[in-house]
Amino acid sequence: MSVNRHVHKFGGSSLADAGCFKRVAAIVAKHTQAQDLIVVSAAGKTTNRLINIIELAKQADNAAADALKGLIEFQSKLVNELLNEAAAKPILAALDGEHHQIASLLEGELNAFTCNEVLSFGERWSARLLAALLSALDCQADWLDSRQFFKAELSTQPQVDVAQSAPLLASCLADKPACRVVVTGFICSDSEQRTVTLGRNGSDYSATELAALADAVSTTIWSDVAGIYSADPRLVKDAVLLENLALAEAAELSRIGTSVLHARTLEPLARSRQKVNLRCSYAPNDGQTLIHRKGTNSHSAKIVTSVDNVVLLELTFTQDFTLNATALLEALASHHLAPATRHKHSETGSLRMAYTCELVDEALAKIDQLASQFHIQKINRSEGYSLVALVGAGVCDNPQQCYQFFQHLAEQPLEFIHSSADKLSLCAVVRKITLEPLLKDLHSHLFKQKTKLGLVVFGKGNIGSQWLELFDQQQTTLAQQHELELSLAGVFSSKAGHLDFAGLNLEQLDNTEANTPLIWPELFDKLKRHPYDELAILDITASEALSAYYAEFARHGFHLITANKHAGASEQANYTALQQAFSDHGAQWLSNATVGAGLPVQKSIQSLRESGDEIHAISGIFSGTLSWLFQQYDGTVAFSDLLADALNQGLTEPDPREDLSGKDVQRKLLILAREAGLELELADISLSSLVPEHLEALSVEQFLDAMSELDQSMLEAFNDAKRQGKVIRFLATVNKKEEAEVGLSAIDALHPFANLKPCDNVFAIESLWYKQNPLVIQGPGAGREVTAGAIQADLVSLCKSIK
Ligand SMILES: NC(=O)C1=CN([C@@H]2O[C@H](COP(=O)(O)OP(=O)(O)OC[C@H]3O[C@@H](n4cnc5c(N)ncnc54)[C@H](O)[C@@H]3O)[C@@H](O)[C@H]2O)C=CC1
Ligand SMILES: N[C@@H](CC=O)C(=O)O
Repeated sequence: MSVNRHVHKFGGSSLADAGCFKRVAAIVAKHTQAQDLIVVSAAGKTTNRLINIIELAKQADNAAADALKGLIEFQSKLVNELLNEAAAKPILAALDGEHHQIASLLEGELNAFTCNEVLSFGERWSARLLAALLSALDCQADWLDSRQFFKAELSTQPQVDVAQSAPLLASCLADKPACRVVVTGFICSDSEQRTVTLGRNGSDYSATELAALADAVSTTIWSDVAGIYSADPRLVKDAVLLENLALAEAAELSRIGTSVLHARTLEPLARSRQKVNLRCSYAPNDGQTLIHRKGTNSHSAKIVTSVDNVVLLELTFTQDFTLNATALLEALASHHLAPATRHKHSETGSLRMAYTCELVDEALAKIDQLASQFHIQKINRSEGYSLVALVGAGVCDNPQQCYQFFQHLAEQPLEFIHSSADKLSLCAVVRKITLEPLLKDLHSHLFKQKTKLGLVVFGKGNIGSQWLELFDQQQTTLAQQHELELSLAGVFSSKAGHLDFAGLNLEQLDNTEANTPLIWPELFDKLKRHPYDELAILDITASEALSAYYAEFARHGFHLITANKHAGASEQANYTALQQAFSDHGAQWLSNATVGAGLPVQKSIQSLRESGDEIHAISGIFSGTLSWLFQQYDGTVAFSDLLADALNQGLTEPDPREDLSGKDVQRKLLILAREAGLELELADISLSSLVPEHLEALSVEQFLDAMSELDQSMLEAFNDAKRQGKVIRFLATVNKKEEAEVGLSAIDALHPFANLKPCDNVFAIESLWYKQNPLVIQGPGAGREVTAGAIQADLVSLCKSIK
């Protein structure tokens, strides 16, 4: 009966100390089952320490004994930290015996086989200890020395003899039917039972080779990274983990010489059914890369990669350049010594080949051997190059990516660019440079992920509903124009709302029940778990209570777009602290709609001051409602009838007394004064209200019923002014001496402020530069459309700045 085994491989960095061993044991317990095979490397730096011990022994240096003692102590400490006394005892006794065994090997003749035998202890210690630890954790495991079945002859890169090794492995595993088996990586034996190591990059190779021999379904290579990224994440912070990569693409990446995956590791895949997973043992839940064998119809690069310390070999030939160069490249490939990339220059008859410094000496030795066969005249070796490559099926057919690559490389000290015959890569060799900026730039041009912006709206009243409609019409265009993913994530009324990070639309808002109560601070817990790169809150309420949460919004890095004037007109200390909080957390506080609706008043003041101007005074009519009322009021229609009209048109505040009392204008004046650089409080702005005291005490509904009580006083004010040839207007003014007032005034009928269109606001800004003749901004200052437009303008400016 065939067994669906899986192979898991843990490298030295995953087994660096007792904590790492425990983590690996937990992964094995969770992710494997009986009969799975666990391949291990030597713990931490054990192999390097053994190599050092061998070198010292070769030089007859007495330090070898101390170094060996230190290593045995390290291994004993691991055993003591991981196992209880009873389980540790036989292993410690074995370690003691092995200490003597290694010492006597070091005293004898140190040839390749004895050195390999010394090295083999690293993997054997790991396998034995991990098996004991797993068994102690009730995860029955045994260990297996791979020299019992992996057969290979000594060479620089030994290849496992599949025909000999497969039956040996089968019989070894037949002895261990019901447990996980921890197998040593990297080591094998030759026909005379001498120890051979699998050589450079042999560790991962031993895992995929074992999977091929055992007909395993998959090999998972656990290391200190989660898999293959779109670029080296240490250099490019925006690099993303690739969940899938076709085998051909992975093989190309490793062939080029990038360290993330070695070419040998993938060789056994060609003759087995296994898939390969790459995962991180330190963070198993951080994702993985699956290398699959399915074809890919992709037409773009997936990875931008680089190799440092590249060596160029330049060859000339005595005859038949094209023929001999091609044949030589084929011969090198058959010995696993193909260059990372190369360039045939027919005119000069030279072949330039780029090698990693790891491979170059071996390749050079082989080329020397083949020199006469392929009529090689001269070999020139030069160091100090780097390789930059795009890898992905069909990349060479992608005109945009090719163009970007050539453009970026043209600015570098470029030697040559070569596209691979199978169109899997585009490689450039440059004289050695600092690669990081180039890689970042290439990555961001080729793979830039769209920034995800989520919006949560508070207030679905008069202005909020209008803005939702506007957003619905513009959402797609806005997202496209600014290359963003833009989602409406939440819409709240005063008690509850809809919150869905997958995105909402108008239909859902209209046809489904609110799913989230508006309860603070609970709602923060939900909002702060948002999945977007950026979140913006849109406050389209008149709620002072909501404005009290602005500091929290800032603290969480949420941007704020607000039509609500309360925070802008709050106490100076609070206002300053809020500005600081938004700036400290890299978030924006945009409040274009709070004064003059869509008129660019704040922006103009900001721009003047940023350019060096100094604001001396601001005056005008700042209320759309009061402008509308007084521009039309001529005593023939009751004032309260006009007010009801303004209310219906959505010009007034939710409570129209905010307009009539001048408080709304007072807030606007304060917001502008602060924009102009003045430090004022609301109480510093003198205010004469149009609302008699007894009407202030009523509820909004009661006031709406009692509005006609305003009619007489308004008529009197109108007639008084008329008698003097004047008109009544509600004015606001502030100057740099911090004198500020808002209230009803009788002004000359020919005054510019007297002759506006109903609902127009006017802002006259006097400054150093606009001294004689003020800068005047005039236009509709209230209403659904212009105010929704003002909020949208803030959203556009946010989109521009974060994309
Ligand atoms: N009407 C206009 O032309 C302009 C209005 N504004 C400002 O726009 C804001 C909204 O005005 P309108 O839409 O006319 O008011 P509205 O009263 O029609 O709408 C506000 C909505 O907010 C909801 N709400 C109250 N507290 C809430 C909370 N804590 N969380 C969520 N929702 C809450 C209310 O239930 C209401 O539906 C006000 O601050 C106003 O000053 C600004 C410029 C011009
Ligand atoms: N009620 C306000 C609306 C804008 O802020 C006004 O009339 O100006």
